[in-house]
Amino acid sequence: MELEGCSQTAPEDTGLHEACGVFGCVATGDWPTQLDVAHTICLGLVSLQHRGQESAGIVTSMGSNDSLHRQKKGMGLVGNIFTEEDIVRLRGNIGLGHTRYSTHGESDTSNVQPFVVETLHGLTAVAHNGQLVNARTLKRKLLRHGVGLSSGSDSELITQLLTHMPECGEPDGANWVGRIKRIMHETKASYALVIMNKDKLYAVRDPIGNRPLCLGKLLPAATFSGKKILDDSEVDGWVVASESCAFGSIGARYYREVLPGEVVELSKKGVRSVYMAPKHKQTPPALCIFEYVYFARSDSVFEGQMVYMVRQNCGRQLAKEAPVDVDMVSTVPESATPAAMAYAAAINRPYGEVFTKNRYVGRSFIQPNMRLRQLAVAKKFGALTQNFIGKRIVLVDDSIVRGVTMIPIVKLLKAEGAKEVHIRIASPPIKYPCYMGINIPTHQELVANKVPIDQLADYFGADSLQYLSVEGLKAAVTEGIKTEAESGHCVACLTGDYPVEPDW
Ligand SMILES: O=P(O)(O)OC[C@H]1O[C@H](OP(=O)(O)OP(=O)(O)O)[C@H](O)[C@@H]1O
Ligand SMILES: NC(=O)CC[C@H](N)C(=O)O
Repeated sequence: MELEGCSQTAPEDTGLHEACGVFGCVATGDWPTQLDVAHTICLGLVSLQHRGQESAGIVTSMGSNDSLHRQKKGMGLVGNIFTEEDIVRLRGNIGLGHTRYSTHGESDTSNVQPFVVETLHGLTAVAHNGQLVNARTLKRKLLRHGVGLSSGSDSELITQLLTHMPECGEPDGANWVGRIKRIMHETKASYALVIMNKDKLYAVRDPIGNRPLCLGKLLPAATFSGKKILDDSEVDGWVVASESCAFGSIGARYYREVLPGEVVELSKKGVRSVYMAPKHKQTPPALCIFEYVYFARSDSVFEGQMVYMVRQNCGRQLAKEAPVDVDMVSTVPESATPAAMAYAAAINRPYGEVFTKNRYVGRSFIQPNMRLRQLAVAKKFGALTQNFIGKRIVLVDDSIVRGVTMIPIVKLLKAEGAKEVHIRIASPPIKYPCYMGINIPTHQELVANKVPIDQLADYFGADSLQYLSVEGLKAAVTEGIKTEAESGHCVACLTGDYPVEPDW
């Protein structure tokens, strides 16, 4: 029996999908806390909605030894799943949440996270962003050990691994660091995890740091009216999130990133690093470069730099590599907008909008099949005809995957009177599938493999088309890095050079 979604051939309808969002919160000070932990998690998940719009869940606990976990999970958007009554019922001192886009296992209720499982040391809940490169092997191993699985999700495999005692045993009681080390030993990528047991959360990033994860501190309400906090003992709580964009809406301040291979413990006493996996030359850090290009929200910070600034760098670099003489520069909203604006400034041409975007249509690729994705593109954009009629336009997008978006929008612009439409892409051609948490489809479905690059402009009905180079993208991403930790990026979807080989 194979793990669902584990086959080498991606299902017909997969596309470029968001990665999941994970979030955790622990209150400091006396428990029961006055802090509304469930509400904080819910707001955090709303800010991570762009990472997954399929299902979501929240699990909370009072954090005592025998405490029951309260949970609510459901299909759909965060705002539709959790009612005010749910939030009241989910009252707790500690908790975690997840918003999912499936990469492994069907999009159904059995795979909704967080997963909760009984262990020797009490109930344990797990939220996972990523995709295990060796899920198939791990699944066989667990089944051979008599572990029953109840879902098709690779995240359940991680949860079940946590129920195993570490090799060194547990003579002094629970050894969660030992249990997490065992996960790191069994699987190298890709996972950013939030794990809850009793009164503690563990934030874990895989040894190559493929998916992002960061820590924030919840500021006391008094700081909103100007009070300065003197030290960490004054914070209301600690939070962990896939992206720092989750912090603004909950009154939290960015603290730091969880480093590749690091395990951080969050408790009412604060945060402390409890383990750092030894570095291996063969597997240097490999943060997914597409987090910068497309997935992450522009106001998030990775490696000490804001995603928005990197997207601007991409636009500037693209202007150096592929300038064009036009009347105006525009964007395919919205991940591409910072790149388009920077491109315009660099070629010294006006930036203007050619589309208005329907704010109630989500990201196109979240749609479950090709027909709906095509309709999503049609629903998403309306032409601002009077802004571009008779003009030569260069349209900047962040990426082209299947080319679903580009064909109808070039057609629309031309039909509405654009004189010329040139395409510039602020990342290189995507030619290789991703096995680490992003549903980038098979080789054959990627338009850069279907049509020779020099014929793509014709294919889209455009006047010219050029991509950013791999070296250009790397330069744009590394230019503003401000971290003392070693950094590195996974560019496997662009070069086929995978940091960790999948086992199928
Ligand atoms: O070549 P394709 O297969 O069409 O995929 C690429 C397109 O998909 C994304 O848009 P999306 O609507 O998902 O997100 P955005 O609004 O954040 O740009 C991306 O920004 C490209 O426009
Ligand atoms: N996008 C993700 O990170 C998904 C997590 C996990 N692989 C799942 O499919 O549920």
